[in-house]
Amino acid sequence: MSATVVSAPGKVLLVGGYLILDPKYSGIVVSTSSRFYSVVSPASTPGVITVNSPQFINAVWKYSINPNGAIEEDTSTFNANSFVHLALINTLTLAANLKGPEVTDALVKTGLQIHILGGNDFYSQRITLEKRGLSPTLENLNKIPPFTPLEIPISQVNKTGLGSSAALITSLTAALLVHFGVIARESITGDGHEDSRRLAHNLAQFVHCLAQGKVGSGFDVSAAVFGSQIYTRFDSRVIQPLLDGSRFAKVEGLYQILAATNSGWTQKVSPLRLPPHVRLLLADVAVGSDTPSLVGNVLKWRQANPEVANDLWTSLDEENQEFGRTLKSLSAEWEKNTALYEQVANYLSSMQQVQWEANPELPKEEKSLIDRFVKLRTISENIRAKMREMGETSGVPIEPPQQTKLLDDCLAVTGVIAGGVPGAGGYDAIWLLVFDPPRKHEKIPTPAACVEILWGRREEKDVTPLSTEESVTKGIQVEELYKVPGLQQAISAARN
Ligand SMILES: Nc1ncnc2c1ncn2[C@@H]1O[C@H](COP(=O)(O)OP(=O)(O)OP(=O)(O)O)[C@@H](O)[C@H]1O
Ligand SMILES: C[C@@](O)(CCOP(=O)(O)O)CC(=O)O
Repeated sequence: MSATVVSAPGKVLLVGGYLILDPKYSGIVVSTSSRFYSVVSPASTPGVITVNSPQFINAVWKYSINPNGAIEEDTSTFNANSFVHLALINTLTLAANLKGPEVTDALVKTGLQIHILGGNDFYSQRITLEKRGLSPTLENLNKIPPFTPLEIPISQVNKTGLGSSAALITSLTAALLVHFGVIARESITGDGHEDSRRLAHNLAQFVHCLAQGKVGSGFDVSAAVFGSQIYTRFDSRVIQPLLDGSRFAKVEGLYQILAATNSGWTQKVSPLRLPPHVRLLLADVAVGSDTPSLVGNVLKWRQANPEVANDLWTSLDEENQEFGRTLKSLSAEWEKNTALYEQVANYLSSMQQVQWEANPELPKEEKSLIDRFVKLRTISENIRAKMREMGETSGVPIEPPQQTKLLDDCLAVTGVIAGGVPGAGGYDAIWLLVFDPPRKHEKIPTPAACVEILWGRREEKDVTPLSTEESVTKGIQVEELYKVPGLQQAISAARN
């Protein structure tokens, strides 16, 4: 049997932070071109599963499989990885539930070798660039080989907020489901296999909650499975019975709860793509934030001030929904009249937003398309203002003044459409939507290049771009090992 490779993308929550914790509201999440890859191969180590994350030091974990199917971590290896261990226990239990004893028999007979690799953007590459004497630019990031070793243990890595654990668990659980034939390879991507994807989602969602020790909204796992979307959360009561017992024990009744047909899974996923010629640009800002404490404090504030909070959330939600409708309407305009759309995208990409409406002579169709881009900008600014208001009234730095200044500077750059702080906000990242002009002139820098110039000139030297863009493929994918640039090499290097 050859290797099974399944990848899952990272995420950026553009709008809907905090609100999506409540199923009354929704959020817009974009999945990223940066992916996690899990490579599962049969081994010649009877009864042993070896998991290797070659980007990190001391990142080899060994598990033994008893003939009764129990999976125990070999504690003589380095630091335990509960995310990996819980993914193995629950996926293999589910596989044995559905496929019978052949799953455990195969593991006892031959064992399993698993490699886990995350795209460079999941981890801050600031130090890697410094070591190579390179400045933090998109061009230089592309010079770093894929899956570059970070030369530190995982516990010391600086993450960039793309949702490494959700992408890791989604790719690992789905790779094992495919490897053991619980879901067919073609059902990962093809249409008409919604039940397989839903099972993969429900399993990953549960394992991620178990591993993180908390139940968040789950937008990260949903984006990892289904791709960019408008997300409304699941009701956490569906997995509560699975969370009540001991974390590492084998769970009874796993399939009944995780089955695609279980109507207790109430999440809603409405697929969405960024409009054509609009590029997502992300920056990692040097100061980190502690998301759980931001969330805890905002929720405390909401509980203590229900009226103020609900009024603010209702009006914020209206803006968030309008943001989604405007994105969809722009894609529809491209479908309707691609030539006109591209002409407008070119025109606007060469000027600052304040000039977009300056020409009164433009034909009506052009004007109306420009108005939609202006609307996208206006709504995103309204959202920022309301997120700041929430931050000020709750005393939580959702868009702290340093981020406000950085975003305002970016939004004044030629061809920048919208921006904000992703997810829970804080000090550690910003997102921008910029025109990616259809016709590029060598001598005129693109909006992304202009933004980079601004970041490079900052005295604080605190901003590193991420090379990630929106994922062009939706959610989880079965991959061919040799077709993913650098994957085979990263695995071979780990073996040497
Ligand atoms: N390459 C990897 N190999 C194995 N385990 C990993 C890898 N990357 C991350 N992990 C697991 O994920 C854990 C980090 O999860 P955590 O929930 O703290 O991060 P996160 O919220 O997903 O971070 P971010 O959104 O910034 O990427 C690590 O402690 C480790 O167990
Ligand atoms: C605040 C919250 O809504 C978003 C957190 O997003 P992020 O991890 O900061 O990207 C929490 C959640 O949805 O689980």
